[in-house]
Amino acid sequence: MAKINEDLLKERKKCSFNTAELTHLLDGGKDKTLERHSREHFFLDDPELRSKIPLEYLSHKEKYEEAVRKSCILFRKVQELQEAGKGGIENFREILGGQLGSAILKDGNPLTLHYVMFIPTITGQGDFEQQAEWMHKAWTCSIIGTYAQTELGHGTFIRGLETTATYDPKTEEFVLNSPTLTSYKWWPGGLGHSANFAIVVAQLYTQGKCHGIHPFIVQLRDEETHMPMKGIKIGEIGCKLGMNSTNNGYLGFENYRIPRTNLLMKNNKDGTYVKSPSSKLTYGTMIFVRVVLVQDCASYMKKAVTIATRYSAVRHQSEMKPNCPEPQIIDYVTQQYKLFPYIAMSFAFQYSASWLWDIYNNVTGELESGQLENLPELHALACCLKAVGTADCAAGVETLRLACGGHGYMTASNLPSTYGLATAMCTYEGENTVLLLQTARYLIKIWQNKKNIQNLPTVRYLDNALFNNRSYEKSVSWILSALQQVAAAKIDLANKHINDRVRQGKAYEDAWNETSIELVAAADAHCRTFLLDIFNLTVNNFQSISPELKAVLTDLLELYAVHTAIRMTGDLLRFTNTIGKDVEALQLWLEELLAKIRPNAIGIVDSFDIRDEVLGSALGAYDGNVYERLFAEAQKSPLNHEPVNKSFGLYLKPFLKNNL
Ligand SMILES: CC(C)(COP(=O)(O)OP(=O)(O)OC[C@H]1O[C@@H](n2cnc3c(N)ncnc32)[C@H](O)[C@@H]1OP(=O)(O)O)[C@@H](O)C(=O)NCCC(=O)NCCSC(=O)CCCC(=O)O
Ligand SMILES: Cc1cc2nc3c(=O)[nH]c(=O)nc-3n(C[C@H](O)[C@H](O)[C@H](O)COP(=O)(O)OP(=O)(O)OC[C@H]3O[C@@H](n4cnc5c(N)ncnc54)[C@H](O)[C@@H]3O)c2cc1C
Repeated sequence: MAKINEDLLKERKKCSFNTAELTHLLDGGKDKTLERHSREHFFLDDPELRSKIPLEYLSHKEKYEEAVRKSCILFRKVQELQEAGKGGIENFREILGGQLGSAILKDGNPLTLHYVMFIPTITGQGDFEQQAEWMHKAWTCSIIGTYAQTELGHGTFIRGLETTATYDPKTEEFVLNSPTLTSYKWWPGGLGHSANFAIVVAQLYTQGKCHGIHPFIVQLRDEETHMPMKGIKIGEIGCKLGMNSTNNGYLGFENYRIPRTNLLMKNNKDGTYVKSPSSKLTYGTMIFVRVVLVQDCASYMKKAVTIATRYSAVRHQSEMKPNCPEPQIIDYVTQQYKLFPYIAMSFAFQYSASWLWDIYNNVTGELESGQLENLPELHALACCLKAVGTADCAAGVETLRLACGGHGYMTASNLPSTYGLATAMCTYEGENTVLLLQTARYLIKIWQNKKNIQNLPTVRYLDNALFNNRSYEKSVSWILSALQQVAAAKIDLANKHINDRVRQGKAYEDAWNETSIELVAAADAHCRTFLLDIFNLTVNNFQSISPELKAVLTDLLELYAVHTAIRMTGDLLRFTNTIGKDVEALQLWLEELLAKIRPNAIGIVDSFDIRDEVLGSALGAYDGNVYERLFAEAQKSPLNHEPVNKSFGLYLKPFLKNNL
């Protein structure tokens, strides 16, 4: 093993707790850590899953081809795990899109949608016979599917989708058409040249009547030749900010016929079209993906903060005191402020993601038996956690990139492509503002009718939060109650403004739109109370952990709370008893916490236990040999493979001569 950087050695000696204990706690037990290690070994130590040339130096086409090569190996290995009974759907997400997936396919996986949306939609929306027909083919990957919902003209407003599926009773088929340019499907991952099947969301017409959007299973390409089926127009949408190997595609239909039985019918009765008990059940796959995205937020944040924190311990810059050696940049308090809140945030998102996953499983279990009461609360929670999680994650990754100075700008830091993955999450699976407005819609309803509120765990606090008169205390409990008061006050105010506008004669929808900046802010505040509440509950509930670890987790919890409070200073002053002196006290508390966390910072990110292959970064490797790695990465540039490039003879030389 390479020599470990001296600074990192010193940092690791300073750590006050046992890093393995924290690793096991984060994984959910030592056995889970070992399981993860063996999964990582299984994938990352397979030489076939490595690329010879860094992806950045490949052409768009080569990137895609390399991604398909790796995806197929990855899928084959996933199947091996499945056969050995070692993988549930949550592991697949991690393997395909989370830390492990993004280590192997840095710029996205063209086949991910098969496991992430195609299979879950068949499970969630297909009836018994349909599952029997399709699940085996899908699980064994005899077919590869994607999820084609978004069109050129509509992504958010899915009721406005234009693709039509018209029932032909004579042949018992649906005829699919794309009547306009804007009705072309646009965006689905893997649709361009990878998938041969798709879930297509289209407006269902029978007897001249439109019954709204429904999911259909559609064959796109010949299973043998992979040629597009007759009546299918298909291609890739082109280069993007990031995720350039995901092969996002477009798709148009021209009188394309599919059997009647390809309409997914779990929520309908055998063949005869009957409207489902809730039209929102067709939106189920979107909830599922939003839930898993919150886990991805925690993963990407952990990865970025590990890179930036290790680099900050190794990097020395400037003179803090005259004639003293240049300090590690991690000793600058402004640098700590860029790093440590994101360490704390990784925990906040991991704990909330895990709660959300449990709630999701409970509610989907209830849906199976026709119980729908808890769906709105789940939907509201999933929407705001997805929105706040992805927004904080993308902003966090960018802050952490900036915290690495010039070297953070190198693709070799792996921060730019991590940002590409993180910022995409702000848009896909529901654009963030739109999702916060969905949460706001639920909150306003609850605010207007609090009758049942005590049975709703995520909003129960709204019952009396408005009337909190607690004066400042240096405690998480005070911050939580202050945030709850802020959220309640914002909901109350937004509700009042909607009502005022309606009273002035405005239509409710216009009043809503005019109040929507406040509504988004209210949903955001509500989400932040949930994140802090769950972090607090989780840390308080840890029973059998060492006092040293408990102390570190408490520091992180407090930092998360104080950082959130300071970001919301204006709201605290406006809506709670907080006064200027309290804000000053919060600021001093923040600085105290940064100092407390400083000696453990490397220990905490080490506990995330992210392998170098997953970090994929010259700046973040465990050994801290930053400069050696940057130099080695530069040697991989194809420009460095010859001392003089041909452009010299072609352009530069004649140009230099002309200037003589
Ligand atoms: C914005 C809305 C919610 C609007 O829908 P709408 O029918 O017009 O709704 P509305 O009239 O405003 O009524 C809302 C009503 O519908 C409920 N609702 C909305 N969504 C859900 C849900 N998922 N589950 C359960 N309930 C849901 C709301 O709570 C409202 O209920 P209410 O009327 O208040 O009782 C919806 O169209 C939507 O979700 N748009 C976002 C589209 C989206 O997420 N697309 C994802 C495409 S796939 C993708 O991006 C894959 C990337 C994956 C990857 O690469 O990994
Ligand atoms: C990388 C990537 C992968 C994707 N993969 C898939 C896929 O596999 N399958 C698939 O079907 N789709 C996919 N999508 C599409 C994605 O789901 C949509 O882009 C997303 O839902 C947003 O919709 P939009 O593009 O129509 O944005 P728009 O809705 O046009 O948003 C533009 C702006 O309008 C605002 N806006 C829109 N409606 C409202 C409103 N009601 N109130 C207030 N403001 C509003 C938004 O806030 C935003 O600021 C993918 C997208 C990306 C970027």
